[in-house]
Amino acid sequence: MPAQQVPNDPLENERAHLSSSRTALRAMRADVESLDIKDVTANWVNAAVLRNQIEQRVTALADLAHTPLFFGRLDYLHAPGADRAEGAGGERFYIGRRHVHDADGDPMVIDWRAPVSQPFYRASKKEPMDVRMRRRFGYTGGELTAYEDEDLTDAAGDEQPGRLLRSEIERPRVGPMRDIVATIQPEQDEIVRAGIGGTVCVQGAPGTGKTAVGLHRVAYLLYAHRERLARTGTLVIGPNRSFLHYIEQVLPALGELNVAQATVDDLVAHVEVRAADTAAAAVVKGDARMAEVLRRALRSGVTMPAEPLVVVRGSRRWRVPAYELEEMVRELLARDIRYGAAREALPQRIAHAVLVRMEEAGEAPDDRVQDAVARSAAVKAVVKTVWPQVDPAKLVLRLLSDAEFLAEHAEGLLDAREQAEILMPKPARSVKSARWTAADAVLIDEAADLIARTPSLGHVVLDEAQDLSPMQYRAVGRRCTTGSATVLGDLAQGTTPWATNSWPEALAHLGKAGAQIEELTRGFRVPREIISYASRLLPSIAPGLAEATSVRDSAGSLRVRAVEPEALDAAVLDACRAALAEEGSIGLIAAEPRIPALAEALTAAGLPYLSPGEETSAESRLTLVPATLAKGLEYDYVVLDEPAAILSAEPDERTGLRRLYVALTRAVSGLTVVHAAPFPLAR
Ligand SMILES: Nc1ncnc2c1ncn2[C@@H]1O[C@H](COP(=O)(O)OP(=O)(O)OP(=O)(O)O)[C@@H](O)[C@H]1O
Repeated sequence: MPAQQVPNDPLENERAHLSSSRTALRAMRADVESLDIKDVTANWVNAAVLRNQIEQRVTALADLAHTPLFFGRLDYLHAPGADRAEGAGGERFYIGRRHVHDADGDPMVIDWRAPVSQPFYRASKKEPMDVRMRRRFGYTGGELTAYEDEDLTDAAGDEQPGRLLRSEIERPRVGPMRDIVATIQPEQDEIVRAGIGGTVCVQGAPGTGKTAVGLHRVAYLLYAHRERLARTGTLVIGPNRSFLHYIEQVLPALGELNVAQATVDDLVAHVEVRAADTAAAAVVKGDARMAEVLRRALRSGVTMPAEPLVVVRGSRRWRVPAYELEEMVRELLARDIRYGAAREALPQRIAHAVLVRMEEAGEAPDDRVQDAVARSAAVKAVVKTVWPQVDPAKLVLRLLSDAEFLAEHAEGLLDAREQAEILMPKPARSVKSARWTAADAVLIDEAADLIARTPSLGHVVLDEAQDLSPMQYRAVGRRCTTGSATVLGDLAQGTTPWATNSWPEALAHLGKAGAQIEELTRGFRVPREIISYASRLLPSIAPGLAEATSVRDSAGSLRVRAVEPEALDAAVLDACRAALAEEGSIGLIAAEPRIPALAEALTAAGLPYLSPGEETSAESRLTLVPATLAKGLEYDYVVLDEPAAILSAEPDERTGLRRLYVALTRAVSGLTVVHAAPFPLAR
């Protein structure tokens, strides 16, 4: 609907449209709130479900004070075809986070995910997509204060991003991650709107928007395939709690409240993890060969029947010879079905054999007789010995604590050194008392899936995917066997001993070998000077990867200060104070072993600080971040403490340099490196 006309003042027109859109949104919300469900619900369960849906709809229709109702406008040359137009009939569309319509049902704001909104992200002067003009709006504290137009019909004009777009991208950050819906770039939009059927893998340098793209893709898929995904579910997997906390506001801000978030450890939490593996042990446990070891070990519990089965019914005895039982067992073993499913099928097979005999003897047994035979004590006893029930944790415990059992099933797969590596130092007596590690839990998950199929979700987003072991990829993969995935990562940021060196390999472990691989190289976080400084590490940590470019060229963003060892802490505090004088969030990143000393120094200096995952606010803007938790996070200003200590806290040089690369690429506006030991890059 066109804005109310106020001649010659376009900004006033736009404000008028904003205010009437707000009124319309309020009316939509009031409509939902006033729904009377008494007459339409037959029972209390339906009523509860419906009430819950209504509550969610009301929440989704909230007019959030700090998120403008629309951020852009498209003026089409022609009315888009009725088939793709959410708002057919008009040729001007306001693009926002959610759909708003007036009392007649005419659209006032179009959801950014609707097909008609797509040119807002993709149209260019070269390919205007029938758009005459794209307008972006600028807001100050919820007030519409500016706009900026691009005339897409002028093919000769220059394509530089405008001032509003630049300032939106470069806005300082405080608090958790925010959505980028107003400024998604064309190369990002292609990934966001990729079809639900295929898995997409994104390799991207630090700050190229991988996480942002993954989250917006979830929101897009939920819009385009709402019913399907409501049934099957969606899940975002991140590296740790503080990361999940950092991103958890993005989807709700986009109106999506039903997306689960978890770490890989959460997914496989079958046992309590109370110990840590050595790197060498974890590498072996995370290797895909372990899947075959587990499969063999599980199936080794199946034994061939030595005795015939005798079932007594009334006055008659029915006998199935051992060789016939063995045939059934072999046939089930040869079939590609889960251990548990085969175990359930076996009694019915045996009962069927008994029934055949009854029929041959002239009886006319029906299905109920077959069921009764299948449940008879004699058949149960055969199944119990031949195809025993297996507890996945007990199976893994036995493999890891019984050298002979392991050797038998790892034969030809793991060599003697590898077997010795994964055996528990002190064999545990029970699943409860075992000192399980994170990698053990993944093995248990694999075993559990060999026994009973893990339910699959509709779509899984896997962030920081480079750090997963092959066995972890398998654990994630089985949660999207019938769905698709978005895999996000950066090979240069792999800091686990098992980090992947190749996406095709990782995708094969995930069970999505055919996935499309995209690369993002335009950086939105790290200023040019800092990213090129950090990129000097690339040849050592990930040869072959392209250096990222940057949309930010804030000069003076990098400072490197060399100090005497005794002056290190004081210099770090100085750098923190200087950063606190600026606007935005501050991350003091340091090697794990340096954290206690720095915590003490900050407290003594009267500088309050937060832990990663705690929300920054205007009053509390400094976070003390162990380098091991910095991945995926960002701060306006970063103070990096003693890089050499970050290196020496890691088991090997490559991991150390990669950890340093991660730490160097967290800053949005400025980075100060303070070092007493020689700086690793200088060598
Ligand atoms: N199109 C965009 N417009 C505005 N900001 C953007 C855009 N794309 C990314 N950003 C911002 O850039 C920053 C980095 O994005 P993000 O964290 O998604 O990058 P990443 O590739 O996942 O980085 P890392 O490899 O460090 O995890 C975020 O603040 C994000 O909001």
